Formats: sequence, structure tokens, C-alpha cells
Amino acid sequence: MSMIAAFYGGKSILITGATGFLGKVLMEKLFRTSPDLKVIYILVRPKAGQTLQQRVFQILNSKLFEKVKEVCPNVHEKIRAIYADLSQNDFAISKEDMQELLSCTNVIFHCAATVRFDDTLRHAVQLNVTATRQLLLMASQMPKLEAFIHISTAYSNCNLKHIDEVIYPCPVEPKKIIDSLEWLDDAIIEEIAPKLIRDWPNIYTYTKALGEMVVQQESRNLNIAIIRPSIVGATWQEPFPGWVDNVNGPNGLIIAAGKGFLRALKATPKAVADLIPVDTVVNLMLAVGWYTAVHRPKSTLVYHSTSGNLNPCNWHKMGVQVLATFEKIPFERAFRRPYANFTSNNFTSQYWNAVSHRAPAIIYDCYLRLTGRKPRMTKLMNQILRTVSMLEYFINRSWEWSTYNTEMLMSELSPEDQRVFNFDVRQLNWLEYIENYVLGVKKYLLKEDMAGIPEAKQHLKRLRNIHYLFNTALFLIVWRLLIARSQMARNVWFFIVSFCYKFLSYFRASSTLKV
Ligand SMILES: CCCCCCCCCCCCCCCCCCCCCCCCCCCC(=O)SCCNC(=O)CCNC(=O)[C@H](O)C(C)(C)COP(=O)(O)OP(=O)(O)OC[C@H]1O[C@@H](n2cnc3c(N)ncnc32)[C@H](O)[C@@H]1OP(=O)(O)O
Ligand SMILES: NC(=O)C1=CN([C@@H]2O[C@H](COP(=O)(O)OP(=O)(O)OC[C@H]3O[C@@H](n4cnc5c(N)ncnc54)[C@H](OP(=O)(O)O)[C@@H]3O)[C@@H](O)[C@H]2O)C=CC1
Repeated sequence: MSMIAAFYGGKSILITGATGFLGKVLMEKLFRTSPDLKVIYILVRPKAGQTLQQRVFQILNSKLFEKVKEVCPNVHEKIRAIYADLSQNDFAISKEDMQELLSCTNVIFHCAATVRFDDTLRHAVQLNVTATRQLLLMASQMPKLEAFIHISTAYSNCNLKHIDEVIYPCPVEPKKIIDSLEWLDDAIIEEIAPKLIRDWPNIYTYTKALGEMVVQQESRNLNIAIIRPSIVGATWQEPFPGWVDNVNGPNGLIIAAGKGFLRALKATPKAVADLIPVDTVVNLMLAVGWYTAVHRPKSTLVYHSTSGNLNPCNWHKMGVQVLATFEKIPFERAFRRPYANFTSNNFTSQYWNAVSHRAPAIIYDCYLRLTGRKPRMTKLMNQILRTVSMLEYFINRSWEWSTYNTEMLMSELSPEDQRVFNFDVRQLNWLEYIENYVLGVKKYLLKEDMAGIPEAKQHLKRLRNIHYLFNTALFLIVWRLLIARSQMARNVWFFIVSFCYKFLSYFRASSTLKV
């Protein structure tokens, strides 16, 4: 019997960010392994014209939850969506709902955040810092609370090279920042933002670091733990391999590369590609929830959910495997044949951007204009290059994350728990994982049917022929222009032609002699 699964039985669990990538996988696993849990409260806001109920309905009826319905047929009754906006005071939760949350919650998983790298400082602080403080305040009024699990990121201290499982202080106190945002206007905030974030690469990682400090400062007598995942990727095993549902992180780049838009990347091939499957992160979260509640460590423990020091893979290996998978399972209607170049040199990167990205986009837009259609490729290409530039920081550096606490926890689990809540990334086979990942992007993000693979392969063959034809035509045009303008080019041309003529004559003469 799994001790962790048993622990969550009969419990009331509060999840923020349950509609996000990590949150959905967390709910799925909880329902599947502890179908006798009492209730999962989720803090949700209406979005994209959908009510809370419609959002929940959509999640529960998605492919991700297919297995849950077999084990826990009354899952709809065990999920309680509470209207909340984490950027508002008291999260805009009604009094009755708040009362219920305060009196019933046993465990909190705080996943909600803005993960946009370019968010405004005001919004990012509101969500990643102030909301965390507010939730901790709520937690301190929950008599039945056993554990509070805060999800941060392994990159919250990416200004350091070696990162231990400790909370590092930030140069400016979070409280000072929260207070000053109350009276400063937006224009001034955006002006001071770069000075505040110093050597952090973006507002996201900086505000997540502030969030951790808030956890440390406001922990009171609560049982708290912090989990720091690195780059969260598609599922490895559960509920099935390759599940993914947004374009964040590597996902968007895999689409851009598979569709032939992105053919070069400024990346350091030997740098560690610290991906971690989402189900591994979720297993660790559930194990940490159990351990924190049952063993009540004296201080707030930080757990790294990273792969680099236990089972490293670099960007070269990852890129090669992604490309190999595109050969086997191509994406439909590619713009160009997937091909890739990693370069860590600025000049070469600019060159590839001009030749491999912008020029084909401009040519294609000219073609669209000439055929009476609206040009769109240059805009799309600019969007992709902007995204790539935001991610470049992370694919050109390596970090070392120590994993003492995570390894300690692994050794504390019973063999059954180690199996059911496996977060031992040493068992991960990268080649198999990446192949399933790319397949998952095709199926679950692009919604492409496997039956379309032969046609996709044909399309790639056509693109290859167009590519050869285009290159030959370009060569001939350039050559013709050179001959018209340069004596030297004409001499070279006559030399080649006479050489070919002589070779052919010799060949013909020798074959006549043999006869
Ligand atoms: C030696 C040879 C080897 C071979 C080499 C082969 C190499 C070639 C390519 C190989 C193929 C790829 C291989 C894998 C590469 C992996 C690279 C992985 C890099 C990963 C780095 C991640 C670092 C993460 C660190 C921290 C992790 C975290 O803690 S949190 C989660 C991370 N958060 C994010 O990822 C959010 C990032 N996104 C943003 O901040 C914003 O979206 C933006 C700033 C990037 C863009 O904002 P903007 O306002 O311009 O646009 P937006 O409104 O958001 O979107 C507009 C449209 O663009 C789509 N979109 C958004 N993001 C992406 C994306 N990442 N990729 C593609 N498309 C994206 C979005 O859906 C919108 O589309 P429409 O709705 O249709 O308009
Ligand atoms: N994905 C990754 O690579 C990594 C993620 N993390 C951390 O994991 C956690 C989850 O990330 P992930 O699932 O990928 O992110 P998502 O962007 O997929 O999910 C974010 C969640 O936060 C919710 N949220 C955002 N703003 C509000 C708001 N104002 N009120 C209520 N809810 C809100 C979103 O709700 P809605 O659906 O309404 O937008 C969504 O449920 C975050 O803390 C992130 O920092 C850490 C490392 C890597």
C-alpha cells in the first residue's frame, strides 16, 4: 500500500494554478492515486469567455483525465471550483468560500504564477510575490493545514552558477518593492525595473526569487516546502507519455523547428539541457506534501526537481534526437524541411537569421502578394525570433543544482511509493523521452493525425526538390551576371567548358577504340 496515496485519502486539498500545465497533471495524479480524497478546491478565474464550470468541464473531459474517470467516476463531485483572481485583494473570493477554505483545507499546492518572461513588473510582483504572501496569510488562519507546498523555479537564482537547496536573499526586500508599487506609476516602475532585476535575465525569474523570500519571511509556524523545477517538459510516463498542452519553453521551439520555420538557434551545444518531465515534478510534489505534513521538518526545505546532475543531456543530443524524430514522424504542411544549426557565435547567428529565417519569409510574402493573398510570414518569423531571443539565455549556459533534499526524500520512500511516485530521473531514457515528446507535440498541441504522415513525407520531398531547383536557379542567375560583368569569370567559364568538352571527347574516343 502506498503511504503517500493513503495520506491524501480523505483530505481537502487547495490548488492554485490548477488550470495550468503543472496544475492539471497534479490534479490528474491525485484523483488517480487517491480517489478517496475528500475534495480538491481550485482557485479559478473565468477566461476566454468561459465560466469556471465550463473550464473545469473542459479539463475533466480532456484526454489527460481519461484514466481518472475509470478509477474515480465521481470526479466531478470531488472538484470544487472557487472564483478567484490572484491579482486582487483577498483574491476576490466570496466570504462564504473563504470561510470554507479556511476551515477545511489540509494541504495547499501553490502553483499559480505568471510565467511570461516579459510581463510588467507590477503584474509579476502582484502574482508571484504579493499573491504568495496573501496565500501564506490565509494559510496561517487554517487550523487543519498540514502542509503548504510552494512551486518556484530552479532559475529563481539563475544569476548564480551553483545553486544549493537553500533560499538566497534578494538585494531588495520584497516588502519594500510591494509597498513602492502601491504609489509609483506604471511608467516609473518600468523605468526602474531593469535596475531592480540587476543580473536576473527577466522579470519572471526575479519575481520568483522574491516569492521565495516572502515564503521564508512569512512562514510563521507553517509546515512549508519549496519545489524548484527546471524546464518542465511533456509527461514521461503518466498518465501516458508525451502529453503537453502549451507552447511555453521548448514546446514552441519544437513546433517552429518541425514546421521548418526555425532552422538555426543560438545555443551552446555542450550546455546542459535541464528538462524535467511534468509527471516527475508532480510525483515529487506529492511526496514532498506527504513528507512535510508527516515528518514536519524544522525548517523550510527546498527541493530541486532537475535532471542535470543526475542524468545530464545536452542541447546537441537533444537537437539531434528532435531532428531524427522529425524524419520519422514529420509535422504536416511544413514551410521548409526541418534542418538545424546550433551556433554560439553572435555573428554566425545573425547570418543564419538573415539567410535562413528572414530572407525565406520575405520571399514567401512576395509570393503571397503576387498571388493576391495577405502576407503573414515575416510577422510570424519576427514573433518566433523574438521568442527565441527570450529563451537564448537559458540555452547558452549550464547550472549546477544540488539535489541532496530530493535524494534524501527518495531514500525515505517505501519501495511501493518509489514506484507509484517515481521522481528518480536517473531512470529516464532521453532518446525515448524526446521521441515521445515530439510525438506528443504533434498529437496534443498541433492536433495532427498519424494517418497524415505519408502525405507529410511527400510534402517534405516536394520541398526538397523545390529547394534544389531554387538553389540551381540562383546559382545560374548569379553566374550569368558574373560572366556578363567580369573577364575573370568568363575565363573560368571557358576553361570549365573546354575542360568538359575535352573530357567528353576523350571519353567518346576511348569507348570507340574499345569497340
Ligand atoms: C549540432 C546540431 C544539433 C541540431 C540542433 C537543432 C536545433 C534546432 C532546433 C531544434 C528544435 C528544438 C529543440 C529543442 C529546443 C529547446 C529549446 C528550449 C529552450 C527552453 C528554454 C526555457 C527556459 C525556461 C526557463 C524557466 C522555466 C520556467 O520556470 S517557466 C516557464 C517558461 N515560460 C515560458 O516559456 C514563457 C515564455 N513566453 C513568453 O514569455 C512570451 O510568450 C513571449 C515573450 C515569448 C512572447 O510574448 P508576445 O507577447 O510577443 O507573444 P504572446 O502573446 O505570448 O504569443 C504570441 C503568439 O506566439 C505564440 N507563442 C508564445 N510563446 C511561444 C513559444 N515559446 N514558441 C512558439 N510560439 C509561442 C503564442 O501562442 C501566440 O500565438 P497566437 O495565439 O497564434 O498568436
Ligand atoms: N512550465 C515550466 O517550465 C515551469 C514552471 N514552473 C512553475 O510552475 C508553476 C506552474 O507553471 P505552469 O503550470 O507551467 O504555468 P501555466 O502558465 O501553465 O499556469 C499558470 C496558472 O496560474 C494561473 N493564474 C495566473 N494568473 C492568475 C490569476 N490572476 N488568478 C488566478 N489564477 C491565475 C493560471 O490560470 P489561468 O488558466 O486562468 O490563466 C494557470 O492556472 C509556476 O509557479 C511556475 O513558476 C517552474 C519551472 C518551470
